[in-house]
Amino acid sequence: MKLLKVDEVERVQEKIWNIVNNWNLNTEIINISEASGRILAHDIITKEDIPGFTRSTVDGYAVFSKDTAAAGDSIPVFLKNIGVIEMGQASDLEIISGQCVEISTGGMLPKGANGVVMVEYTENFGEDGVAVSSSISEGENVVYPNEDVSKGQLILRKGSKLLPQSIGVLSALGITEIKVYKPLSLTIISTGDEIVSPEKPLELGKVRDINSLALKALAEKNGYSVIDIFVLKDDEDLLRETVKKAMEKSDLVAVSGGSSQGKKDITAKVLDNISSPGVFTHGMAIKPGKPTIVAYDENSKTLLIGLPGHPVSAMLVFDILFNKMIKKLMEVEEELEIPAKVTTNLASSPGKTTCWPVKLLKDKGGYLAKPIFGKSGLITSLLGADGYFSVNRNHEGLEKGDEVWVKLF
Ligand SMILES: Nc1nc2c(c(=O)[nH]1)N[C@H]1C(S)=C(S)[C@@H](COP(=O)(O)OP(=O)(O)OC[C@H]3O[C@@H](n4cnc5c(N)ncnc54)[C@H](O)[C@@H]3O)O[C@H]1N2
Ligand code: MOO
Repeated sequence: MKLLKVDEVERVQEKIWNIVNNWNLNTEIINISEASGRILAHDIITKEDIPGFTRSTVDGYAVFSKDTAAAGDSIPVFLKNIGVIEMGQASDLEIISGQCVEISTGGMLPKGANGVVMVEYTENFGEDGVAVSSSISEGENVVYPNEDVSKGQLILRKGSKLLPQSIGVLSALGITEIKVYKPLSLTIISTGDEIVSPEKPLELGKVRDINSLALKALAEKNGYSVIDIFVLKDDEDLLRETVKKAMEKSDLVAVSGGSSQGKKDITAKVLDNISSPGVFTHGMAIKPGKPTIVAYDENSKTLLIGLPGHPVSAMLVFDILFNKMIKKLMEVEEELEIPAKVTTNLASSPGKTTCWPVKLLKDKGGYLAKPIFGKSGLITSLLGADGYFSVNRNHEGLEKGDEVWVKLF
């Protein structure tokens, strides 16, 4: 019997990188109102200072701060109010020592003023008098021009994922059109005589297709666009024709199931037949996920992937190989991983990277990582998991309380 000759995970990642690192990613110009979650394809350098003028951060009176030095609850300082700053307008008002101007939050400070006393610490007195009962220091309750953003500053780096706050900053800068990467196109094909689409009736012996939509959701979160999904019987000709067609319009074609050694496990053969140079990995030193297949077709520039049928394995393998790859390609920073202490001793599989799906539990000031011991074929293993951590193939195993870094799904 033929045994799979396994590649180490890093070796598979390297082989994939050697292929894709000279792919030219397509970009498009879009409006920031549609940019949430997209990846920037250029640096954003500011062309102006923000806020651009000295601005009050409170409602109150703009003053010359030294005038308030002696102010207190029992003995206030008296200032003369010489006017009001209208919101959104540059004012000609200028104060000298002994004077103040009424101002709202966000208003532009008048000349001569260098701080704002909050209205709570003032009282109107006579026709234009203001009694100030608290002292302020220079610059108190104001934001200076360019204190927020200065002209020429690198504000967002190429490869940044556009978060709600990035969209806010771009709005503040008046940058409404930006260049982002177009997603890579992915076709997902789930195979198996027992697999039926989730919307179809389920007969005994069959299972509903989990992988197509779970992989779609995972891939689309990471920069792919899933352009087609197929659910196929274990039929070599059908698989060959479907993959061939998909290769014409996809950057990646992922086939789930049929990747192992059973009689009906035809994925490796099909992928190898229709691509050139063909399959370069069949078997990866990882648990779960060993029956992973990767092939390349130079003509259509398509990566062909055979994922293990078990849903947890399919998701882990896709994440470790292809989400990592696209992030590197788009120069996206690695996502934060959460440090957590394992709740139990864990044995590793010598020579294999071992991945543990875990549930994160809050603990005093940190997190506990509770491994999900369900077999990789159980769907509840998916539901219970917040993410996973991996243990290097040379590691002997973990003891309860050891720290691990959990990558969230
Ligand atoms: N003799 C050996 N048998 C197996 C080995 C091995 O090395 N030697 N590896 C095991 C491991 S590990 C895995 S993982 C599976 C992978 O096998 P395949 O990729 O060929 O997947 P299938 O046999 O088609 O399916 C496995 C399992 O997952 C279910 N499945 C498949 N696709 C879906 C889907 N889209 N949605 C939901 N569930 C799916 C399928 O019904 C099977 O139960 O092989 C082991 N065997
Ligand atoms: O590799 Mo299988 O994917 O261990 O469950």
